[in-house]
Amino acid sequence: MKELIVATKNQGKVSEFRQMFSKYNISVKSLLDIDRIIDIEETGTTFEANAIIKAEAMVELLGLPVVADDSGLEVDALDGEPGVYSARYAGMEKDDQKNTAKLLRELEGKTDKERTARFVCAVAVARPGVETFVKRGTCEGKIATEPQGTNGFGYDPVFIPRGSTRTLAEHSSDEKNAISHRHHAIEQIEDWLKTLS
Ligand SMILES: O=c1[nH]c(=O)c2ncn([C@@H]3O[C@H](COP(=O)(O)OP(=O)(O)OP(=O)(O)O)[C@@H](O)[C@H]3O)c2[nH]1
Ligand SMILES: [Mg+2]
Repeated sequence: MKELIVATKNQGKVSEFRQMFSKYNISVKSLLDIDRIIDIEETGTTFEANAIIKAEAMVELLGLPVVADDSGLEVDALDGEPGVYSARYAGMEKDDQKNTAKLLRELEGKTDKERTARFVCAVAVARPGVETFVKRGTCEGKIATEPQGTNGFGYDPVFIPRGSTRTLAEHSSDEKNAISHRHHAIEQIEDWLKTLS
């Protein structure tokens, strides 16, 4: 089994990467397992830019190949917000419940048709001395009127993927990992993942 570093401190992302990389025979080490933890400032204005910043910062520190994920929710009625600020939507403490509550408040009174949204995930692959590449995956859906379900993380309890009547938090992890923005991004780095195992 080959080990790969995923530059994230988000336990929800770590679990999903673990599950999705296992089919390539790759085990995941995250920033939660590394002592030399640094705070990487996400100064980019796009998911791609932030994914590259996180991946390259860790390559610099460790001298090993690194994958990073920058993701978030784009809500059409809010002109694409919270977007790259999804984790910090209700404040710097990055509180999933507060973020979700703020989102529902902002959409109060909006009809079903006005609640369309998508999850976006940019996955960057960075290596010492080689040019970084980045791929994007999306998952279309709409925002529910109240939170439902306990699986997943972040905005999952209020996101209903297109074609479903349940929120992502009411999907099993296998179901989510078959349709998610993260799955669609990882799918696009599959050729590179296969070269590792
Ligand atoms: O319901 C959700 N299901 C998902 O599948 C998902 N993916 C991302 N998100 C939200 O978008 C922020 C990303 O921000 P983000 O990419 O900066 O990550 P983060 O700050 O949590 O960790 P790190 O990877 O930067 O260490 C996260 O905090 C979440 O609020 C999701 N919400
Ligand atoms: Mg972050």
